[in-house]
Amino acid sequence: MKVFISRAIPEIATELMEKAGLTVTQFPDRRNMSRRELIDACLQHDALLSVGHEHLDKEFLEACSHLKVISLYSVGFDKIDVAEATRLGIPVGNTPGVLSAATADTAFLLMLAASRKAFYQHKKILNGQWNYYDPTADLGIELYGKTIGIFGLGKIGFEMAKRCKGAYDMKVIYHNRSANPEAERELGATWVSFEELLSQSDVLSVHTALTPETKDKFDKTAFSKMRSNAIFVNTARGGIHNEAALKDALESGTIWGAGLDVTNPEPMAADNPLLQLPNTAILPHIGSATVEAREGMARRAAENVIAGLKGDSLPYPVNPEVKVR
Ligand SMILES: NC(=O)C1=CN([C@@H]2O[C@H](COP(=O)(O)OP(=O)(O)OC[C@H]3O[C@@H](n4cnc5c(N)ncnc54)[C@H](O)[C@@H]3O)[C@@H](O)[C@H]2O)C=CC1
Ligand SMILES: O=C(O)C(=O)CO
Repeated sequence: MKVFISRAIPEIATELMEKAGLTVTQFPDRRNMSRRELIDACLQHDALLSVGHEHLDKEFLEACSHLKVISLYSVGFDKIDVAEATRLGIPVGNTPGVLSAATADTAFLLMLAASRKAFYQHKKILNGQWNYYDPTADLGIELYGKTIGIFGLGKIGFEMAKRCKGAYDMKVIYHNRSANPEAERELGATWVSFEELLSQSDVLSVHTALTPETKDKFDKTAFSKMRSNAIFVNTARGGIHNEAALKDALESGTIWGAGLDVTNPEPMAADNPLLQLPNTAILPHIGSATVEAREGMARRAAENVIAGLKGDSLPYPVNPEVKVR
């Protein structure tokens, strides 16, 4: 059986799949494949291990409905039309858990960087504007003992809350579709309504999936209900906040700062005005970019392919209701 990997990932994935008797082809370039290139490659393979930002939409899935498994090299599955894959009987897998710590570290880093205007200060050094002692210039704010609000307390949200509680003794509140007893027990976290999350958080960190329900959830109205000292952090997906509304909220002082690992669109244009604001810290979607996380993801993605092509249930399924063919 033949597997196609759409961009280079850690070697361990190929090693595991070849050990399982599969023939593996990897797209040699680092660029995203075009739609045509991807379909043509998939038509010659039994499984796709999808790495780039290709949109696996209805048109793609119908053209490649022969695939026995689609294994995503990510936790997020917003780039694939899961309902359509399910309708066509294609099992889809993802890579949960192994990147939770790395992504939470990124959220924590962005929170701190925004609180101290760190990226802005760094830019000033590069521009020859070293800040000689001025007791009132570009002050940051402190976070110890403040309130962290988590929107979407799943695996990554839990890790972020754990860091905030452990390092800064922050009070943890969260809004989720259902209560998280483990976080309540271990972190003293309290479930609050979305409105309460907005009005009570000193730092509000987003960790839900991007879905029709969460798209543009942080819009002008939401930002207007947040505290003027609040820092907004998003390491989940750029589509969950409305960029124009965020820019207005930062420029008008409606909120204090923002840390983003994700933007909409990606890549963010180099001349995007958000990059110039003193109170933003922006990274190019590096949440899971550690040696450890990327290797764990490669293993999980390979395990999904191997199971699917053997006719077993995927160990990390996105649509477990689909019977493996
Ligand atoms: N920046 C990066 O590199 C990375 C970003 N991500 C993003 O982080 C997201 C979360 O990942 P995990 O924590 O592993 O997922 P998870 O499934 O463990 O947690 C998501 C949580 O959000 C909750 N949720 C979903 N919809 C909601 C809604 N409408 N309102 C309130 N809560 C809602 C779920 O109940 C769940 O508890 C992924 O979907 C992905 O988009 C994931 C990994 C790396
Ligand atoms: O896993 C994901 O969803 C990412 O965004 C990158 O690892």
